[in-house]
Amino acid sequence: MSQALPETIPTTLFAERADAVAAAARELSALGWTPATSSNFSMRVDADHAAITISGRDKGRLGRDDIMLVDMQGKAVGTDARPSAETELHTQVYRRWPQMNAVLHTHSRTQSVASRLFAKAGMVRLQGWELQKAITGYTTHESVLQIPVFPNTQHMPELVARVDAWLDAGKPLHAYLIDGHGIYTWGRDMAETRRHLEALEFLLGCELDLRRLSA
Ligand SMILES: CSCCC(=O)C(=O)COP(=O)(O)O
Ligand SMILES: [Zn+2]
Repeated sequence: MSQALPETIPTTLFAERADAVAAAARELSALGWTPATSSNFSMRVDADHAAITISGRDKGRLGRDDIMLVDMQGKAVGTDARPSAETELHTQVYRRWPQMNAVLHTHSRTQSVASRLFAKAGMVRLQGWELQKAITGYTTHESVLQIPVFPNTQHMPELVARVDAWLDAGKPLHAYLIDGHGIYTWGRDMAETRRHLEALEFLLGCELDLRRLSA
């Protein structure tokens, strides 16, 4: 492994996080949610560092050596490898919420189509679905779960600013779509983050089906 670690991070800790990130990537890839090297995945390592996928790798074939360390500004630490092109979106989550420890970003067909369909409205409004309760803090199907759709850009600071603006307006945020691109979601651990991602994939699929059936 060409990853050098700061003295404060035990090798076993980084290896554990890297293995968890790589395993999640392989499993989500097996579902067909990471086509053509797309998607990126990370876990917090400590207050100042995260383990994230190296840019451009086939997410269905990741191992420990495909994961690298970054600081909370998204800069590589202890390696010449290039972190995900979207690293700033991950470190934003870790900076804003100290209790969040995993971030998943995928490009499933359902997520991609939904992002285009709802881009004009600027959000997907979910209500009436029992599976909303899979999102932490939601206890009834009657509540409204808003998933914003932000315009796509290759300039990450622009997306970071849109997320900040949404949060600074006091709106709850558990996930967001990027138009024509995919979804980001996060959680306190990998299991919670996986649950959020699976629930959102299911709910977006239901919304798309409803529109197809009522067309
Ligand atoms: C070929 S996918 C385009 C980039 C992208 O959206 C993505 O999720 C993967 O980028 P990364 O740099 O993390 O491999
Ligand atoms: Zn992406």
